[in-house]
Amino acid sequence: MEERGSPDGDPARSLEQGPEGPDTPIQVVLRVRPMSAAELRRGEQSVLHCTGAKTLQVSPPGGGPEVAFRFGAVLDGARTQEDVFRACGVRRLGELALRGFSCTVFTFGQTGSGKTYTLTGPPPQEEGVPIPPSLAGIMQRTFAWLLDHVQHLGAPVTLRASYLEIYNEQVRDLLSPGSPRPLPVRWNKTRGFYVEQLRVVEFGSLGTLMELLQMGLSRRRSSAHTLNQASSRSHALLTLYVGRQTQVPPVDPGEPPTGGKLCFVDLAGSEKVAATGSRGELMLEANSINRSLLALGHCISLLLDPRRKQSHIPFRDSKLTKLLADSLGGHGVTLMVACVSPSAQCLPETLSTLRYASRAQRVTTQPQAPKSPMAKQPQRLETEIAQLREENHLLRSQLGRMDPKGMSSLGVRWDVERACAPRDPAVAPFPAVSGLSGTRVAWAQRNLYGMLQEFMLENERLRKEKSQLQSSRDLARDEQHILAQQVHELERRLLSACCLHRPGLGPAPLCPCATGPAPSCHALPPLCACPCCRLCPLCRVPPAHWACPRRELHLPQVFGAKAPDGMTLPARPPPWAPPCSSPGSAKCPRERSHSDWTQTRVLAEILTEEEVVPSAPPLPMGPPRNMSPVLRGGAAVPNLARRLEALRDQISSSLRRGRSQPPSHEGTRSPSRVLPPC
Ligand SMILES: Nc1ncnc2c1ncn2[C@@H]1O[C@H](COP(=O)(O)OP(=O)(O)OP(=O)(O)O)[C@@H](O)[C@H]1O
Repeated sequence: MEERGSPDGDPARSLEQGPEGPDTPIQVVLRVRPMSAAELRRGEQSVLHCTGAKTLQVSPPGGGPEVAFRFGAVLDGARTQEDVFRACGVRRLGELALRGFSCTVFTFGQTGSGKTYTLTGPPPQEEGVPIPPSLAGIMQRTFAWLLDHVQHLGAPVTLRASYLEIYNEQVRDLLSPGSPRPLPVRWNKTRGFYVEQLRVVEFGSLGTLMELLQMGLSRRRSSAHTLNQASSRSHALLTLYVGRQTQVPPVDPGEPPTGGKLCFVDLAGSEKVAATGSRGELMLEANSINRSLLALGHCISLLLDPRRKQSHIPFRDSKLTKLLADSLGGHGVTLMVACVSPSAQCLPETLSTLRYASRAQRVTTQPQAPKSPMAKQPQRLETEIAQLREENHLLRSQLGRMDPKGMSSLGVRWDVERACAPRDPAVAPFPAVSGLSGTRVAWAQRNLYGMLQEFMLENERLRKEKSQLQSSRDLARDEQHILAQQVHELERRLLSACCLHRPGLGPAPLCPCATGPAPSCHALPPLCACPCCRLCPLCRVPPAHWACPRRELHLPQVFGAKAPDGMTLPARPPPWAPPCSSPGSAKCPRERSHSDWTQTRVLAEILTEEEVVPSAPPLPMGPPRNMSPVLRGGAAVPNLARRLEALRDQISSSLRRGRSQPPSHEGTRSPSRVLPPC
């Protein structure tokens, strides 16, 4: 007799010992259901014989070769629900979940083989009528045990539950109100595969949990076919999340809830469409079920091949394999209950289930409890302390360079004393990391985090202010530019008017328009179409450029060798000189500066013998620190506007004076003829 074997050992006992090695095989329990009334009516023969606590013998009808299978436990049709619960060692799984392990119990087998019965008992006879306690399945029994156990633990435990089904390759929440809608399955490094937006309900009593179970069972898709009057058409996963509360706050708000979980998976049964007589929707459902079970079988086959274990396992092939990935090939502890029918009619599917289960029990996982926040704390604190120490060092060196008055004027309100306080060895926050006491760690966290938060807020505020200042500055620059152009024009006219009518300056040279055409190299824009206006307003000759080699001669032509009041006039282009086409070249007039504007003012005052309202200088490079952006931007513009107004007044008065004075020389044109009409 051929025997397909399993690793020796009672599943209950091996689970009692706990997952201790790096590789823990999936535990498999085989349950053979009794012959159903219909099978007995049809006179079908039983082909399965339990020959021991762990062995099953298959005797094909017609005298074919017998095959024996060995599993962690083999339970015949006479075993009660309580027997099955005990043999499966599910209590041990509950304890492991409380220790932080991720545990899974899943039932597997042909349609009508008793999977749902094993997990949740028979379907209720009537709506709202509970099943007798003796028929309660593994799930109800585990719930009762867990809630009782938790009460006696003496430490607070948070219990939550979710319940979903995979129907036609769509994940649907069985606990969310309203009609079920498909939910996405996502993956991330910390959580692995998970269902997004799945409702997780906290519960505190067995009654509430039972209600959740009933709610899910009633919403789960089921239909009748030839082999089962209440056949589940979806895979259902009920997960209990068991969290032990600790005093340590969560490390990261985005982190998944710590603690263990216990997941019950009731797989839909594989079925031969010809045998079940499924048509239409039933057939579509059957195809989807078979496809996902095939993907599961494929993953199991790959997982138990030692050469391929490290290679790619196609868990992504179906929603079912995604959600069982951790239970099959990850860090979970897994129990599989394979269910079979003893009938000879079901033998091909039974053999298929037995082979499947036989393979599954050779798959190993590497159970690992997630590190509790308590366990993570020392390592996390050490890293944080090292970072804080570095930051503190940096902050201290910055503090040393900073002027406290300057800091307070900037609105930085953090406490320098507090920052420096740790220098006191009694409360030194940064001794050797390993020697940190809880108080010191708390001090470091409270103070340095507070300071850093203040810095971040301050930075944010300064960033905003900077952006306001920049836009305000740009606005002011634009307005200043426009006004400055107007001011330049008026200044030019003012100077022209004044130099032509200032007594004692000698005769202005004859306008070249009387002698010949003005050279085209004159730098100033014409005031009007008259060629006279293309002349330099100071020297009345057509200079090529304010940067031309003859420019030194221009002012002496007006003022003599020295300017009035002994003022030396530098030979540099005036503020209105046109920009150079090649900046940086030797001939290029430098950028207009504040002193240029002052010079203009002095020049105008010399010429007009009146006080000239200062022209708006260029904005200083660094804005005054204590001035708000609005004020700063607004101050330059009214200044220029005032300046413009003053120049207009001066020009008018100058013109009036010019008209009232007789020309000092014959041949000099009257100003009214020289100056363009404004
Ligand atoms: N051990 C058992 N003792 C008595 N009746 C059982 C047992 N196992 C199953 N049954 C009965 O067999 C029928 C089919 O069982 P069940 O619905 O659990 O099968 P299933 O494997 O879940 O089927 P499907 O995959 O189609 O959902 C039910 O009427 C159930 O009550």
